[in-house]
Amino acid sequence: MSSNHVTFDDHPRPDAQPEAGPSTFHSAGPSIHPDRLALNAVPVEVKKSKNKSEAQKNREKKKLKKRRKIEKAKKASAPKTNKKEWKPDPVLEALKKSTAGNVVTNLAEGEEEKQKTHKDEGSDGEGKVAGTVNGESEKEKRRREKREKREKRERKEKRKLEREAKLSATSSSALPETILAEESRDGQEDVPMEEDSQSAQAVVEQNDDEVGSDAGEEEKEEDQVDRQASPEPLEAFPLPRSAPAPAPEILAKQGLPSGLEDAEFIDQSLRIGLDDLEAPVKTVLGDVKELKTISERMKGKLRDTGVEDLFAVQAAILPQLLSLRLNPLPYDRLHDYLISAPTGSGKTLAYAIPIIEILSQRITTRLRALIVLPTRDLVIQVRETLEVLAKGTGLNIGSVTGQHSFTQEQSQLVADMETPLLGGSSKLDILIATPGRLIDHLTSTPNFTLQHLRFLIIDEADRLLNQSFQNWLSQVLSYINPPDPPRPLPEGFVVQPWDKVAPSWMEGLGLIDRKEEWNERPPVTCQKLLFSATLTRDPSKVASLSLTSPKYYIIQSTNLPSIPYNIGETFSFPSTLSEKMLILPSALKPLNLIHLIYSTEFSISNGLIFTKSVESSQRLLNLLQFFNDAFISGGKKVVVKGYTGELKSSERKRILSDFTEGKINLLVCSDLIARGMDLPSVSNVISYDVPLDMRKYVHRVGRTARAGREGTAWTLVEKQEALHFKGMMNTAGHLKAIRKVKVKEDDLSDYKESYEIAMKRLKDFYGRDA
Ligand SMILES: Nc1ncnc2c1ncn2[C@@H]1O[C@H](COP(=O)(O)OP(=O)(O)OP(=O)(O)O)[C@@H](O)[C@H]1O
Repeated sequence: MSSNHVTFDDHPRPDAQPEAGPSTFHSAGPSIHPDRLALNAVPVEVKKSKNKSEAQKNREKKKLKKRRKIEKAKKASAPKTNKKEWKPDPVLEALKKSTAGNVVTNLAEGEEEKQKTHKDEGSDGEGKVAGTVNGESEKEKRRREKREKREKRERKEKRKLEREAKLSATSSSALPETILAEESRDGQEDVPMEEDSQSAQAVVEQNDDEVGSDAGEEEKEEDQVDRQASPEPLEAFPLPRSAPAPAPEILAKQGLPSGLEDAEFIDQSLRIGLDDLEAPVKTVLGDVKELKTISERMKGKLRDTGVEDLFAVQAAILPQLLSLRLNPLPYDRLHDYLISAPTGSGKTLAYAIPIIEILSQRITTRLRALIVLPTRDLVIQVRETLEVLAKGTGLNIGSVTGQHSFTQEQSQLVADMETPLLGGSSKLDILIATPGRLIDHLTSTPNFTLQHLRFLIIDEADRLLNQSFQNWLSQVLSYINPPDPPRPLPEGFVVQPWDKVAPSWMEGLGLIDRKEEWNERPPVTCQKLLFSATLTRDPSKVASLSLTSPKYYIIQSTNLPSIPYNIGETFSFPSTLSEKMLILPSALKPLNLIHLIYSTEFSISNGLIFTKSVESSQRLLNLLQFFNDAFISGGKKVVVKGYTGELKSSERKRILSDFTEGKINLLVCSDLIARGMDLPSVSNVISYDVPLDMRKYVHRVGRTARAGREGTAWTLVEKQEALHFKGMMNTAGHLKAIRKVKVKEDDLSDYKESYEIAMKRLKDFYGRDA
């Protein structure tokens, strides 16, 4: 800033001796940078002149005190404005004088500048200068100047007070502008209130000549007092920023169970024939007692649905799960499992097959398996799969999602809601639920209990763990394994409905009397299975699951450049997926999409088009439909429909079935169906709006290339988004997998006329805001 700069003589004295000592302030000469000089000068500020007499100092102090008193009284009576008054920097002022006149300056007393010219006119040793100018002694001259400056300042103060008195009578809203107007009339520049200190400094510089340097010290002190009294300016409102992610290594190590650090990697291309799978059942000593296989009944069901071989995720997990007992023995080592496998790799069957195989041995119906999924559509989809596989086993499968009334769901869940039953009353063996509705039933449906749960499956686990859903996970865990009740029970202790039926509470409540030592509370035998294509290993989230000896399996392609052993999150992609991106100007995005759909080169069909929101989906759908109507010359008609959460579930069902049958070519959708939805006919996925994070990308592109089929994912990246998108892909080690596609502007010319018609219709449709 220029206020830190010092004007030096153009022609420095040849005999000037530069002194770079940090605490001295003699004429430094031009060889030292002025900024540096100013810095060096600062400590000198507090130094007193050795040459000054005590009496003189006292006199000056008294004067100073008196003047401050007057100033303070004025200030106290005057309302404050936001305008900052200029305060000269005494150091720099002194520096200017010092270098210009080549004098030694004492800064401690601004008004007591001592000048010592190189002619050396002499000093009386008490700060009196012997030389005279035009018959007026130097001292008299300084006094006169001082007086004039003081009078000038006082006049200015008076004017200011008058102005402010005038202003206080006007409305408060007009205050700042009026002050600024007045002050600019006064020879100062306007300083908008929101402007930062740099603008204020600019004003300071402009007024450099107005106030003499002799007043600098005292004004500086007053300014400091003023600044202390006035409130601190408010900080700017912070913009939202995501917290910096911890280093993957730290993330992976922080309290992560060792089983999760040493994940087992399974090659995505692994296949095992249905007849070849053997699950070893071990004795307490670890010897293999027997080899379990998939039952003939199950094999038949699987073959009926087109399953001949088991996919990698199934081949990895089934030997672990099939060997489990319905009622584990005390020495059975029960593990929890975390499975990260690509989209469409068959995770549903990886848990559906063993659950049905194990639970079909049960005699009485009790709720033994709970599957939690994030959306209603996924619950329906998984229920359909389970029902097909469980046919003929007598297992009862139900779901709660809020699609039906609460009482309807209650009657499906429990047989008896009237009698308080210690063991609860379940009509179901397997329940599939969304977390919110599940918690509703746990808290409000009598005799609905999780105490017999053998398997808790959390599908799309990262999504469910990321969203608290009324803190659903800790609630569910507490219902599986309620804490011991306080003993003895305090008076007036309220027993919750679930307390009445949970075995761990029975003793505390005096409902059972444990006389024998061996008659221990039955151990909780619920095993947790977590599945996702983007599974988190964030220690804090993993900790919330209270996992028991967890095992971690990652199913991925061995062709990947590097296997991310230690990253907090793994992203797996189907090996049959090819990925492409178009980097384009925003204005050409719709035309490029149209080109992808209508050109003979690409001719994209059987596709899902993802946008960033429901509104964007609707807008794009309208545009495509208007374009389709206008584009007659091509003769190609494309059936495009919308598929968003706004639609009724019956309507969504109808649209999906039309899409599967090929009656609809393209679905424009929000991210609602990006997760988990299994539509075998999807061969293209277009991200019209770039996904904001890697997870969204993985789940979007994962709607194609499922179950070993080929599929292509297209991402339209606006030029200004390219850096972010590529960075995101690069961080995930996935950028190289995406091929860049270029569309020449000439190729778009065929569509321009129809596009303009469509845009006009769109504008008419939305009004002028379109
Ligand atoms: N072994 C198999 N052989 C043939 N098809 C299979 C096999 N396993 C699963 N599938 C089929 O693969 C498709 C995808 O399976 P699924 O929905 O379980 O995938 P997913 O891994 O859960 O995917 P997402 O992560 O997207 O939810 C389904 O249509 C399913 O029927």
